[in-house]
Amino acid sequence: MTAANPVFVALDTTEPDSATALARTLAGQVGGLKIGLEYFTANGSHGLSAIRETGLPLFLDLKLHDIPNTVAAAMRSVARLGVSITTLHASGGAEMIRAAADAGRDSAAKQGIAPPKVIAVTVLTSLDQAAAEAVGFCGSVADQVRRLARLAQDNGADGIVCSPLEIAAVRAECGPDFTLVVPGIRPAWSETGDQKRVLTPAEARDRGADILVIGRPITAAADPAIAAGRILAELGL
Ligand SMILES: O=c1ccn([C@@H]2O[C@H](COP(=O)(O)O)[C@@H](O)[C@H]2O)c(=O)[nH]1
Repeated sequence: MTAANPVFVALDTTEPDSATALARTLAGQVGGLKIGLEYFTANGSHGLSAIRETGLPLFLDLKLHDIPNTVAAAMRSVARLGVSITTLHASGGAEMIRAAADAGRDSAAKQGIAPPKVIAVTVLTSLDQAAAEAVGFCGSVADQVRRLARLAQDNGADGIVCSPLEIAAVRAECGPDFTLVVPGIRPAWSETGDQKRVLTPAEARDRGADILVIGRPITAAADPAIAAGRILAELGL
């Protein structure tokens, strides 16, 4: 699954007015909008209304991680919001992933709406090898990502989040139909910031990413529309 326009912009702000203004400015350029913890904890589901008016697919990136019963209950509520994509942490384990995926589909079916794609975060793109080992991950980051991707796929997730550096390993493990959502995207002209495992938009797309999650290179630019335009030009879009 590769979207015609794979760029989802991360609207990482607490301010509804800023998020809505950015969403409107970029609506003709990007393929979707990502709302994360920063925005959702400040504004709740009410904060989605104005952003939804752009008509773009919404990606609600809550990275759920708790016991299966709790995550399944949260996923039921997320599925009622009508978002296209949502996330949980693969390291929550097989039972948690399965419970959440089943709950999301069941809840959406009861509403008569499409379920969100359930996407499992593997190893955060802000972790390098040393930081991954410090939290107890074994072997190379690529091996850990591949292991968690297998666990996610075997337990009903629709795809995973990985960095651009692990795309080939996950494709080999999970095949062409598993959705790969890829942050850690940095154009050559942008700052890396806290991201550790990065490639450019074109490199990530060419390696097989389905969705490119891009935040600050666009949103922190002096002119976000110009920055988005540069990225689209690099992607040949
Ligand atoms: O491993 C992960 C999982 C999620 N993210 C999210 O993606 C964006 C990236 O924003 P940038 O400003 O382009 O760094 C952000 O919302 C993260 O929460 C991630 O970076 N890595």
